[in-house]
Amino acid sequence: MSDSDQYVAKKGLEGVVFDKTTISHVNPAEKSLYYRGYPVAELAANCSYEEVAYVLFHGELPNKEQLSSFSERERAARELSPQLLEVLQRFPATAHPMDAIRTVVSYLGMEPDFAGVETAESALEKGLLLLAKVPTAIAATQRLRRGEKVISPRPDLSLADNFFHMVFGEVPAAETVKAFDGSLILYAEHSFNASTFSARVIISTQSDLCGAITGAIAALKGNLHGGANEAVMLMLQEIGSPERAKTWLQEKLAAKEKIMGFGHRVYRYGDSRVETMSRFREQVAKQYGGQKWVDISEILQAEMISAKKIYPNLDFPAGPVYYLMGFDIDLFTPIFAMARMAGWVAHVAEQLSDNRLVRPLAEYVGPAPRSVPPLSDRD
Ligand SMILES: CC(=O)SCCNC(=O)CCNC(=O)[C@H](O)C(C)(C)COP(=O)(O)OP(=O)(O)OC[C@H]1O[C@@H](n2cnc3c(N)ncnc32)[C@H](O)[C@@H]1OP(=O)(O)O
Ligand SMILES: O=C([O-])CC(=O)C(=O)O
Repeated sequence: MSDSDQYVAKKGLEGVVFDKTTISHVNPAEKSLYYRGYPVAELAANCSYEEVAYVLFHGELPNKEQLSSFSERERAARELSPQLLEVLQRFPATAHPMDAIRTVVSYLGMEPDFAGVETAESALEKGLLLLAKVPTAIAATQRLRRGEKVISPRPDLSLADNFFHMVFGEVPAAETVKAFDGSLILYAEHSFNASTFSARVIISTQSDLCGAITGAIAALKGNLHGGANEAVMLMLQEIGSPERAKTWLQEKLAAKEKIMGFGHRVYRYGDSRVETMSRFREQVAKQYGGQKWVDISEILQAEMISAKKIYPNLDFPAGPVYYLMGFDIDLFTPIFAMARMAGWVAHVAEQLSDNRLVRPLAEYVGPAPRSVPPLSDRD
């Protein structure tokens, strides 16, 4: 028996422990999630996204001075270079914003601020620049596609306030911004999910931060991962009314279709973040008159659990939250990406701090060895 006969494939790497991490702990049995030991619901209730990005980057929550220096650096880096702004304006009008920001991050990798060999330290330095610049690029894509002028960032505003300012030209009520900021915290990190794993694989070859994040954005885009928050809203719109929800779902399940925003590779009995995000959904539904979306969502959720024992994931309540706040549907996954930037950067730095090339094996199931026939002998 040869070595390779012992290789048995684990489809989707299900159940495979790829490495150690100190960044976050997903505990499906307890239905809990901790960033650096802190329960995520507590972070969402008590901290700003900037504080959470800091703890993900550095391992400890910042004190006042540390937070103000971190925020100052983030606020000072929000502007895009005139060259990048020009490139962004030339993207096809039909481009999906996820493709646009994937290209923006790839472009940033060629700018002087991102040059040089990557180390854990340089990844955190440059990661702060990405945290600052990517929201600016996302906001610009919505405005350009709406035929509006791009709005420059304001350094006197928090990251969440400034995002609303850049997308809409105004900052909404404090409770709306708090819900948005909380949603960014819930989205900020989730262990070795597909996009984070992609970033770690890329950086493990001694590539660079922007390359790793470009790959992560590409992985996040798919409907089985981050793309689901957009798919959820399109599904709710297709259903249209609470009266149709149950029949719609039964038909889809009978046709063996996947229902977007439900199921999870790790959480089998519910996603730890859904309760907090559902509270944001109820809050913004009251503020903006969107009770219909809550009603449809609740019917789908109850039916999915009773018919299939499959629970909603974070993308399920997130879709209507962003919709009610006024964001275009194709901005939802880019918002997930700007939030996840903190986690991705922390993972790139962690991988670099104790790197080993990621290179799994394959179970070969192709033809047995054979000789190459001359072209004239082939059918
Ligand atoms: C923030 C995030 O990225 S969370 C994930 C967001 N993605 C989605 O919401 C997309 C919809 N969900 C899914 O496609 C899946 O649940 C995944 C990809 C997230 C996880 O999938 P896996 O761990 O591979 O589970 P798998 O696809 O094997 O499903 C197991 C069973 O549950 C069923 N199932 C899982 N999710 C769903 C769903 N959303 N709708 C209907 N059935 C489902 C499968 O059909 C399968 O049934 P079967 O055993 O009868 O064939
Ligand atoms: O962990 C996963 O597989 C997907 C997920 O919920 C996330 O990335 O937030």
